[in-house]
Amino acid sequence: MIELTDVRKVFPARRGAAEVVAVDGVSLSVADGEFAGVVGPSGSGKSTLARLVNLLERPTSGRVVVDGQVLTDLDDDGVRQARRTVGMVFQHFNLLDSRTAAGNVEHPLELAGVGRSERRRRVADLLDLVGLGDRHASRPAQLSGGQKQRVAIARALAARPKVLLCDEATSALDPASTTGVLDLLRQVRAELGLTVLLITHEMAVVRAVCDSAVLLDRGRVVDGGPLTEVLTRPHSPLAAQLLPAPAVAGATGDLLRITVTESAPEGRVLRTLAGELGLDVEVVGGSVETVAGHRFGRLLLSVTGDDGRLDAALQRLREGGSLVERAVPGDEPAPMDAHDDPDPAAPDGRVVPHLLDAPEVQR
Ligand SMILES: Nc1ncnc2c1ncn2[C@@H]1O[C@H](COP(=O)(O)OP(=O)(O)OP(=O)(O)O)[C@@H](O)[C@H]1O
Repeated sequence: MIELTDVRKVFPARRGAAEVVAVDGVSLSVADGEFAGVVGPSGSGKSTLARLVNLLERPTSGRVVVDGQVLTDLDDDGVRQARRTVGMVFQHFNLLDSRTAAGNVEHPLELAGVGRSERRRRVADLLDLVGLGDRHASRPAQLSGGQKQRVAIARALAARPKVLLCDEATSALDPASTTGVLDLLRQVRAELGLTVLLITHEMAVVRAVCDSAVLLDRGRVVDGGPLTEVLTRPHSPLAAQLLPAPAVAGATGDLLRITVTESAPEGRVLRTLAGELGLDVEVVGGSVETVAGHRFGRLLLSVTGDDGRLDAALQRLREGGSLVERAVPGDEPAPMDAHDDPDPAAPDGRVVPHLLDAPEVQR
């Protein structure tokens, strides 16, 4: 279990640059065994948040509880001990080049004072678990990116943590290795009962493995929850990132944006519009995906019929449990990393992305 309460991290002013409020009053709760994602644009505070969970960074204020232990109440020695309950996996693996795969996995066990024969046994089990039972003697330079990340995951699991933090763990990998590493993370979560907090800018990763997610913007949580709830929440900025609405530009006719769910599938929507109401319907764009084990989608439909029939259609679909709205050009939220205008208020010309400036999510 991870519980953050009103956590703030302010990096002090340095060399003429103003102080940076990297995390600004975040409260967050991740249950035992949950796979939670943290998403947000570059600079929104995701990595800092991960480092606050295992106190690699001490919060400026607020409370951090992991596995029932209040980490923010501990002194530095206590934190070093408690950090063993939290494994961490990084984007660039951070393996020791001079050591073999087995030597890398063994390293944290040596530091923890585990005896030699016990170390050897655990290393063998861990390398088997991550599918590298035949690569004990390989050095990082002899391994692919996906294999290096498997070694890093085995190393993170060596001290038998309760919580695994993954900071962009698949961002340096090709699609096939990404799928393999995500499958492995899901497998170890299930087999070891881990709680996983996964920092990523890749929505496909969240869709593939997470039960829940929060969206950070400028150090604050602006949206979040179980994905099955988020995706059916009207005007959710996180849902807009997870399943972007199809673009309206160039489409003609009256446009409807439909959120497809298992209880309101696209087949029923189309039957209602075309079959029951006799409207001309064309699918302009969209996609249907499996998210958190459930089927969700966003479709943009062009519907032709007089205004009265369109209003009747909207009402009928809503009565049937569909999330549906009229779509107009320009109402799609910007994709997450598309902000490239430097913020005029940023003291050092940094790019500060403003998700909330997207029209659909203006509050
Ligand atoms: N050690 C530090 N000292 C000063 N400022 C920092 C430090 N670490 C992070 N920051 C600043 O805190 C803000 C949040 O950074 P952070 O790396 O947590 O964001 P992020 O969402 O992980 O970004 P990215 O996706 O680009 O990795 C940024 O403005 C960053 O410049």
